[in-house]
Amino acid sequence: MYAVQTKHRIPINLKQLTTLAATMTPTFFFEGSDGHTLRIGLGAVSEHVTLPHHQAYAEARQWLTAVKGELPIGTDVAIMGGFPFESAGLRLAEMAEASVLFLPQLSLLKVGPDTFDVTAIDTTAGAARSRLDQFLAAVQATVPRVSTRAALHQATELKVEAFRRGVEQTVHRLQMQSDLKKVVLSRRLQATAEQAFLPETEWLRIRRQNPETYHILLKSGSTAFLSSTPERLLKMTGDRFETAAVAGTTPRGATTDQDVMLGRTLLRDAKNRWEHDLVVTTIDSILRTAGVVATHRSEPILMKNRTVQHLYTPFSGVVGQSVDAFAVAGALHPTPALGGLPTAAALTVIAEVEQQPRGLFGAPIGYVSLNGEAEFAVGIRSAQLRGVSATLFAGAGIVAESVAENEIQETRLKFRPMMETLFKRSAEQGG
Ligand SMILES: C=C(O[C@H]1C=CC=C(C(=O)O)[C@@H]1O)C(=O)O
Repeated sequence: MYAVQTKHRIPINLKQLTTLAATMTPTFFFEGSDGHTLRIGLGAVSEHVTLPHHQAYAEARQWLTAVKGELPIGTDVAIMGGFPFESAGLRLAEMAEASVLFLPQLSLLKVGPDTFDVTAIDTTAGAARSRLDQFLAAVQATVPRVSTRAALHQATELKVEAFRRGVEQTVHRLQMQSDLKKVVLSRRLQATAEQAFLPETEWLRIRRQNPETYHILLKSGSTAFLSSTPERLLKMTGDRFETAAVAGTTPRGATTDQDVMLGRTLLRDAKNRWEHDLVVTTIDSILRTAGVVATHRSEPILMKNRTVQHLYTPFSGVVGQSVDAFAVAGALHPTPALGGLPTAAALTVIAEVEQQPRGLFGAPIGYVSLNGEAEFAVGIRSAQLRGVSATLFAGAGIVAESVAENEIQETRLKFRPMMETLFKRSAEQGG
């Protein structure tokens, strides 16, 4: 059995906290786009590797049940982390990085502006109390790191021509195979900094730079996955359920008028509407099968991010007590915003074209609390950080009408916010 100690409504400075967290692993930072939800986990009491197979979600549920059995009844903490994008057809040795869920030694739940309920878990009540007290004293004593963006050493968009060929071949298949409707293909950008990244500091920066998105960091060992995703996979609070279709993209305009014009054109564009509607109808049918009663608007609206705007259809509804967040996440992932349609056929094309597992890119990342609250986002607009190296990911939905050059431009725009977070602008690099 574990023992648990909580202190309520503790003011904590996030700069001090992130500086201290840089010395700990694993760490997890998850902030919702509403600005209210912020959960942080530091250190692991128990860790579960999420494997790339179909039982991954059922295994995670079993692990959570076992964890719950080791905690005093009524403990309100969450397990946190991610699942790999792939759920089949991958040997463990092929995984880029192991994906993990963990029960944190220290859990922080935001309850007000810079104010948290802080919970420590350890083997005895005395150990949990001293873990909590020592941590709070250490945060107070921490001198916040002065954060400067790294200078860019070099950046290369990887295999651009292979991506172009992949899109062209996929368009051909989509035109010839009437059962294949959509495939989401992705590519990578490899960048190196003049100094090693501090993932927690980068997390602070994505918050400042992209307030309208999620802000997520999952650091495990020497690698960290950072995501400023606009895409929710699911949120369950009490009996309330939310998800969203985010698919169909155009750039932001240079002026307000141009921005509005581009948005209006996107809303009317047949190719993007088709791309989007496939996601909406698929989510709708998965939710029905999973026993979630959810409704959505009949027409998409616009979601505006830093460099792109998307077609966006939020879903909301209710879930019964018996509906399990892992089961719904596993059923929804990958939606045709990240996989394609039909899912299995699209995943086969993705594996053939991309030739490399996606790992946490496009994967479910989030938390499930012991009292049943849960939230998973989709790990896009993201980068894997290791030392001085950053691998950025960007994908785009391919349908029969897609043009390869446009998809290259769209993915380039999707890299940009993360590049601007991680690196000084060239003008700033001067000296
Ligand atoms: C796969 C990505 O975006 C997805 C989410 C929104 C719009 C998309 C699109 O328009 O293609 C993609 O489906 C990504 O940003 O890497």
